[in-house]
Amino acid sequence: LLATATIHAQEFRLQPTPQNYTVQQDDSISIPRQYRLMAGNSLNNGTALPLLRSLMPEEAPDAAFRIYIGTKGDKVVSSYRKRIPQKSEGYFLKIEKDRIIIAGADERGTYYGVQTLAQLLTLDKLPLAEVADYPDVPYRGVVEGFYGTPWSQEDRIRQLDFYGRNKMNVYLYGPKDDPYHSTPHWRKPYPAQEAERLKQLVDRARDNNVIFYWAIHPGQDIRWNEEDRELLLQKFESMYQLGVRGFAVFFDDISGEGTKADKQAELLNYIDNHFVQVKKDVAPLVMCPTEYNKSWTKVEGGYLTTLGEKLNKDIQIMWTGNRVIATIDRPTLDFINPLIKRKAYIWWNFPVSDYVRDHLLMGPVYGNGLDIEDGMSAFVSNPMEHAEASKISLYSVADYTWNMEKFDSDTSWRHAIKDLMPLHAEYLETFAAHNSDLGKNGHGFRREESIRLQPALSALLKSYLEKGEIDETAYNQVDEECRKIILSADMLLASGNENRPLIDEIRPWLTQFKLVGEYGKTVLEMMRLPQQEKAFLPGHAHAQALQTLMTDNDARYPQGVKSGSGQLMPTFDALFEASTKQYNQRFHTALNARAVYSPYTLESNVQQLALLPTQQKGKEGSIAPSNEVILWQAGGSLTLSMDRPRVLATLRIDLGTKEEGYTHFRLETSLDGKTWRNANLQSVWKGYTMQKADVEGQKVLKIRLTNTSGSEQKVYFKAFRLTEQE
Ligand SMILES: CCCCCN1[C@H](CO)[C@@H](O)[C@@H](O)[C@@H]1CC(=O)NC
Repeated sequence: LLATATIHAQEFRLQPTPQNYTVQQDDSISIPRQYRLMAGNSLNNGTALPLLRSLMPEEAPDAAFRIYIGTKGDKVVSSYRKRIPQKSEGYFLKIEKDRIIIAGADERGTYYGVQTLAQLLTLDKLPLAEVADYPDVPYRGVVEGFYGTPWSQEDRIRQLDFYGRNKMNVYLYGPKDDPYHSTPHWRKPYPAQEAERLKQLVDRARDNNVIFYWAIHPGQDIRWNEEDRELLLQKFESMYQLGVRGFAVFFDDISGEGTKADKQAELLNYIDNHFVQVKKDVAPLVMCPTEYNKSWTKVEGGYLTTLGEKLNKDIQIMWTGNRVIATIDRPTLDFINPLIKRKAYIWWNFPVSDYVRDHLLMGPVYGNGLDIEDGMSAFVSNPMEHAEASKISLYSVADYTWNMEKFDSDTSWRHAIKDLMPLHAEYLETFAAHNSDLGKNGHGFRREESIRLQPALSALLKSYLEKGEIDETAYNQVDEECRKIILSADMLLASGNENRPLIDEIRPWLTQFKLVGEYGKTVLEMMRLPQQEKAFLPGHAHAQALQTLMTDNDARYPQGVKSGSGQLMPTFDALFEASTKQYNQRFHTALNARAVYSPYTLESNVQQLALLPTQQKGKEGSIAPSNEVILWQAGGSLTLSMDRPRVLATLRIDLGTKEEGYTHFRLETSLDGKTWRNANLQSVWKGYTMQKADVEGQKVLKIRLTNTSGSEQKVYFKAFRLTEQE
């Protein structure tokens, strides 16, 4: 334990990085066992004092050591008034030989001063430190806004404690798949049990000085009338009764009537004037526009300018950047802020992975501008459905938004990992380094992966492919990393209670990660043996067995489980194929030389569909769904091609539209890619949007879906699934 404490002291950093932090290097004090508390009255119903008491339990009126804690204006800290930063949520913290002073610009600032003290108390001696600190971005935190399994109650409790420790002050509750947040039950109050759980969360948020925003997502079926307006306000009132003091209205990912800017503005101003302003203790209203990113905006259409002109000035408008998934820079803000006539409330779609659910996004937070803190009113992250795993990114988002200039992506990432699993940090770092890229996806958003190993991987592959030689240095580096991968996977799987919730979330990916390490080792051995007629075979067979194990994913993860997909797997697959081809040429054999095999390829001139990956599992084939509204241009088509003619059993398509929507499309099949025949669609269930095609028993080489309506169609791409006959 002493060793760990020493390492901790050496690598210690305050999180998030303070604006000003000085330490008297040559001096420190032992942590006082008792102290006399001098507290300002302003803190009585706040959460700074309870936190302080939880950290330093021994209050004694006659103790020599004193703690002065208060907010600007409190007498107990009046002599430090000038030291308090004149910034919202700012604080001054000073540790002297016989006292500690914590003076906040406001209650939350004082609370943050105590959070900083909490971190200093993890050292075995208290440094004589002075901190004058405040946040760059006013609102910092998380929007639980993803598709998929909403976080559990325990997930959220742990998240809120994490936000308190990391000085995040916003949590927006908006899980797309909560039926009481969105269609169909947004008009109804929560059932008693759910209401009670939400109340618990609101209370926990308060303990952590986090503003709990409850968001409503009414746009898919809202009617612009008095009845729905009143129902919405009643729902907000019921949430207010639960203790909610922050409200949001999301109009994202909808189509139809609900997308009208002037109607949205009218409703939001009404809510602002008749609810938010009336209540007086409610945070400024937040709204998410339908056009929430530049690629979906038609400026001349006037949607954003209408909101900018009509919305009350204190209503915040969210923005995801130049695309749905994008990093935020100065040009991004220079585009949006003038249009909406206020600073954008950034909704950052990272590390959300609901469109690449087979991947974990464990890499560093990078790519956002470091000079843009004055251009945004907020920066909130939309995370993964894996709450604990998202904390690597969220730790860095907290760091980035608190002190933007001093943000260092890699340092923050390494400390985020240490914060999550201090005793297994090196293993978690190995895992995280190789599980950061998203793979091909509809948004074209990618991340770096296996950064440190990339030179060795490409050197090894290049020399082998071009000269059939082995670059020994690179070989040894890759071999050593495979050993670390296998070790890390086992150490994390066996890490017991250090962070069980995290391991429970990522277990399928850890198992997959170990297979990737073993596959790498096996392929490296194969590289040495393509001239050995006998010795090559067991390795080749083992590699194929590992390939099978890596694709036969856990049934609970129908979307699959990918690990090391950015750099490791493409390299290992290429080395597998090259060594097997070498062997086949040498011994005139026909060993299988294809590592990853998919019989289906997708082509499309509909930009948002072109990049969607295809999947095959046994007799099932599919095109990955997309969460977004697809702008399907007139005449645009999508073609799924087989590697050879195959006999179909079923084909199901779901464009998120009812029957009449499908009349705009034509579905055809072809056996030669030249002559096509129509396949008509019919509803699978009355009133639902899933359709089935009558292709039973048809032998096809290609399937094509075309927008024949003569005009652009807005649809969802929710399913495109086929099964082949046995
Ligand atoms: C891709 C378009 C629809 C979804 C876009 N993003 C996320 C990424 O998938 C998803 O979590 C969804 O909630 C969110 C919508 C959004 O970005 N609103 C501002």
